[in-house]
Amino acid sequence: MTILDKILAEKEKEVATLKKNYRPEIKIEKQASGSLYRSFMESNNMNIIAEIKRASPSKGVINDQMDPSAQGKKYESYGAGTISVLTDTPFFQGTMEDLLAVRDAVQIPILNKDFIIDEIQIDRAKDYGANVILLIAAALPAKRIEELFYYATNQGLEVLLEVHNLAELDVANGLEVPIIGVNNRNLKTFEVDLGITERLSQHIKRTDALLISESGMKTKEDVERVSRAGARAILVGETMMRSGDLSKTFQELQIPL
Ligand SMILES: O=P(O)(O)OC[C@@H](O)[C@@H](O)c1c[nH]c2ccccc12
Repeated sequence: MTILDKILAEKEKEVATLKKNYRPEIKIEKQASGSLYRSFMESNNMNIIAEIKRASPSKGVINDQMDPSAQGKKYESYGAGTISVLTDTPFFQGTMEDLLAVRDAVQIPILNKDFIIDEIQIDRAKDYGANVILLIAAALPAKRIEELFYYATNQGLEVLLEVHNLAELDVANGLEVPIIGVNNRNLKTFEVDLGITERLSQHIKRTDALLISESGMKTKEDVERVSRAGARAILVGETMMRSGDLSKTFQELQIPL
């Protein structure tokens, strides 16, 4: 059983409970407006999605002292285009309350980072004020990805479809999704390789797709490398969460495009 299988098995249970108990008591008026796709396509600098990530199955605890609201405010003020909030609890120690705290603290779009397998998680993401959701091609059959993609889009949410290999990219190509995230980390082995962005970027069919390179970004050289492969955005978790000087980290990673 891979780690992804384990996460998905837990997620099934969580969703079963959610389906019984979820009442949309919280409904946030969306503070962020405008499209992530459009603003990232128009920007002249590398767009940064900075992540709130307390822990991960591959790294254990990364930073459990951080206050999501303060961290979110820093990300926004140093130039993040979007904030990703991990809300999976068993494996990443995140919560929907983290998302709510960040929503309250910032104006920019928020990506609800979780393992979405059911429409109810999309409803909840929207109720809590997320603007973008993640769908992971490795987690579901193509048909389910398609259904969830249209469900979210119809709710006015943008979708980041994450892929890691050619077969998964085929799903993205087939649906002609506008926002494609290439995860440099293999969710089954945790191996990180920026070459994944380089290799897959050549097979993206839609010429106006927004390519986001995810995971393993530490230095300016890393960003230059994925930029050369066509990425207009990077998703950065650990480097942000461990940074002692976020202003400097942003300056280094936000290279001109
Ligand atoms: O901490 P990193 O190496 O900068 O990675 C961030 C992000 O890409 C990673 O958290 C991630 C990418 N895809 C995911 C899917 C689920 C959970 C987490 C992820």
